Amino acid sequence: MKATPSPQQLKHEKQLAAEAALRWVRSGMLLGLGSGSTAALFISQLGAAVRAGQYQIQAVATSLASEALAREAGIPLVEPRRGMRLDLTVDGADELNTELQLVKGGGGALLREKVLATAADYLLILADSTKLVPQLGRFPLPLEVVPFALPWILDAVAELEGKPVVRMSRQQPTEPARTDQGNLLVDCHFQSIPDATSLARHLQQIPGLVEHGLFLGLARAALVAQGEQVLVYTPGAEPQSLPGFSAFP
Ligand SMILES: O=C[C@H](O)[C@H](O)[C@H](O)COP(=O)(O)O
Repeated sequence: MKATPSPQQLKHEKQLAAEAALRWVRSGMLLGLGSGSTAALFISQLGAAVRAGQYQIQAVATSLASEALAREAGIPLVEPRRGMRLDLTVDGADELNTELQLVKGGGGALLREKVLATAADYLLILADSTKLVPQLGRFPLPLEVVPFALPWILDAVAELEGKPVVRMSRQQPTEPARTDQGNLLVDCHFQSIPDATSLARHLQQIPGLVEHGLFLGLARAALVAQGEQVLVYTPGAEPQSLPGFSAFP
């Protein structure tokens, strides 16, 4: 059995993936900035490169937390506007498979993440070696839900056989967690998701469910760090080592 990487090894892998992602960035790009610990490492490296004059870029962030990090890192931010297309969105994931189907939202930012993944011409995912799984579902699938609809959503998810758990706030454990939009989060324990497309279709039909954390057909590439190596996964293809990869945006 493969040994579980230590927290230091995981941080190192995230750092390697974040560093590698800079190869996708070009001056003049409008970028989407993801959320979570891996995306945060990318934001800080991108900020350093921007401050060093390496790139002139603008960005939109997928969460208030990432917006604050980007501002601190010196990355110029713009507001969403009509007709806006992003050249590249760089984000993390809670789970991914080799088809580049993703589970996202462990940090609660899935709604804005999906907006910026969809508004981007190229979604690049950064992951440490623990995120790549043969089948999605080990990580509970997050949902963002309108508070009024919560009881019915819990019933509907239970019918789909995904044990629903309302996420609680880390700061105030007796209160439910709130998203940047003021909505609630429900984590659905499916154990395994053999057909993500069908599950997504069912979830989309539940009223009051604002967004689910399945990201299907959105990622163009994923950088998965394993030890000292970074592999580039593209949907349905064999992984390539980074030095040989040439299909940048
Ligand atoms: O809502 C959070 C996002 O989907 C993150 O991208 C995801 O949880 C991965 O986060 P991390 O890089 O901290 O593992």
